Amino acid sequence: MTSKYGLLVLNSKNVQKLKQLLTSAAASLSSRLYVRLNPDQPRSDELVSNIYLNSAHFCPNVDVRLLVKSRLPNEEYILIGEEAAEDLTEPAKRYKKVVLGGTFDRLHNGHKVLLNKAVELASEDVVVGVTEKDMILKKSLFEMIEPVELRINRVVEFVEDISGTAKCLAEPIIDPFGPSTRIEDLEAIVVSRETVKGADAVNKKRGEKGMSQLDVIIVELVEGNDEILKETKISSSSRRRADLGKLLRPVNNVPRRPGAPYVIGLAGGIASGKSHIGKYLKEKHGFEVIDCDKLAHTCYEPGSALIEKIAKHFGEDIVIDGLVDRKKLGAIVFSDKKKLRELSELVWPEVRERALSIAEKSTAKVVVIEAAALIEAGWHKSLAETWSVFVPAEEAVRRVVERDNLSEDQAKDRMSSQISNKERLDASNLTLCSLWKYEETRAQVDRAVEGLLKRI
Ligand SMILES: CC(C)(COP(=O)(O)OP(=O)(O)OC[C@H]1O[C@@H](n2cnc3c(N)ncnc32)[C@H](O)[C@@H]1O)[C@@H](O)C(=O)NCCC(=O)NCCS
Ligand SMILES: Nc1ncnc2c1ncn2[C@@H]1O[C@H](COP(=O)(O)OP(=O)(O)OP(=O)(O)O)[C@@H](O)[C@H]1O
Repeated sequence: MTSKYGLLVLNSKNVQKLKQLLTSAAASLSSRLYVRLNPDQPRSDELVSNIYLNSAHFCPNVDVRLLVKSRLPNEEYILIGEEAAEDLTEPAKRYKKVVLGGTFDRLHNGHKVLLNKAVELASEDVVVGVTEKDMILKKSLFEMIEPVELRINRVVEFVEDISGTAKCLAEPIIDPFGPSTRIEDLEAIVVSRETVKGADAVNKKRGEKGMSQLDVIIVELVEGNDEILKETKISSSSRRRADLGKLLRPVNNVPRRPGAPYVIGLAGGIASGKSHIGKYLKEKHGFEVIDCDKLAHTCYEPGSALIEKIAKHFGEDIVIDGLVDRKKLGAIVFSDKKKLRELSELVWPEVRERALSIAEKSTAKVVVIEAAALIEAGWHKSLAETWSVFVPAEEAVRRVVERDNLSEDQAKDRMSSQISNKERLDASNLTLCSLWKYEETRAQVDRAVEGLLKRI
């Protein structure tokens, strides 16, 4: 039987059995484990790191929180291990106000070590700057970073939950300084070994502004391992990567007649890997994949309703002997984004109708509608779910230059008529990234299919 919350009380004896206790927490808890140190077990930086590092290994799905306060958690909890909590006095704090900064995406155990340190030291305020906008654009898989409000709320909730008295004042930052060079009476800054230089920069700027110097408190990095991203510490990027191929937003509740296939969308910018993924879904998983790029060409057949609409909109001379003069039409739309949009608005409904009619007749269990502009066209709103594949813009440009023999500027121009990766991801239920080896792309797809087959 599992409970939501647990409490593990560590003393000088059972601390030796930490791994075993965390494994038992993983088996009996669905949400959160509070850890508290009894008076005979002194708190050291090494122990704090050890608790979080081992938590990442032995109970990775449990939100572990080392309490600094003397009070016990408010939630109803079960005891992990046999040790009961003894009375504690509130620990003495060295500073009133402590500052720290970070992105804090998918708050992980490395972040928690840092936040725990700040709470351990501050009696009044833990001031936190949380990066946004330009500050996050260079991070790997930045498009998947959670919204800043969510990251702020999570940090505040964590800090205030483990802290007895200190308040958490968190705000978005768009430079590496934020409140650290604005609030006069801060006393210390908490950083990790990798961000010490940032703390030095803060002190330099405070010095220039005539403000007091902050004590720099350094915590060691909590190790982790991600061979694909070549990370040797627990990191948010690695957590974002682990989210590829997982359902990140609930699916739409689209009515389906019994026996009808489950229809999903596959969107992605130019050279993002859609065709490769579509082919794999068809060959390995037996899904029916409708390539809307190809389908769009069939809409230009002589006598089709679309040709009439195009002639009406772009002029009768666009149609010669019942056929669209593609060269002429191309010259009009590729030099004018507004005209391209107008053409798309004529073509998309036709393609959609044909795609849905093919899907309706399919005997496959799952039908995939593969379309670059699926989200621009708004189809994702009426499909059960939409998957998006992306690569960073620089990689897409590199691929287009290589594959289509275009100049960099031409490649960028093609991309500019499409929405950004971020916009596409935000409108999708599941994300894939084809930046690494083909096996990695396929592993993400396999993960996505496994989840899909469980929910349909
Ligand atoms: C510019 C800053 C804020 C950007 O943060 P960053 O994008 O690196 O945030 P991220 O969420 O990745 O990490 C947040 C903090 O946790 C630390 N951290 C990350 N992973 C781990 C880990 N595995 N173990 C221990 N600490 C970790 C980081 O080193 C960083 O100090 C930061 O790097 C920095 O320079 N900090 C020092 C100056 C500062 O705090 N400025 C803002 C004050 S409001
Ligand atoms: N790991 C990978 N997974 C998928 N594609 C990759 C990978 N690495 C490189 N590529 C390359 O990316 C390019 C684009 O792939 P693909 O043709 O599947 O994209 P697409 O989204 O269908 O493109 P477009 O919409 O422009 O036709 C191909 O040249 C492919 O070989």
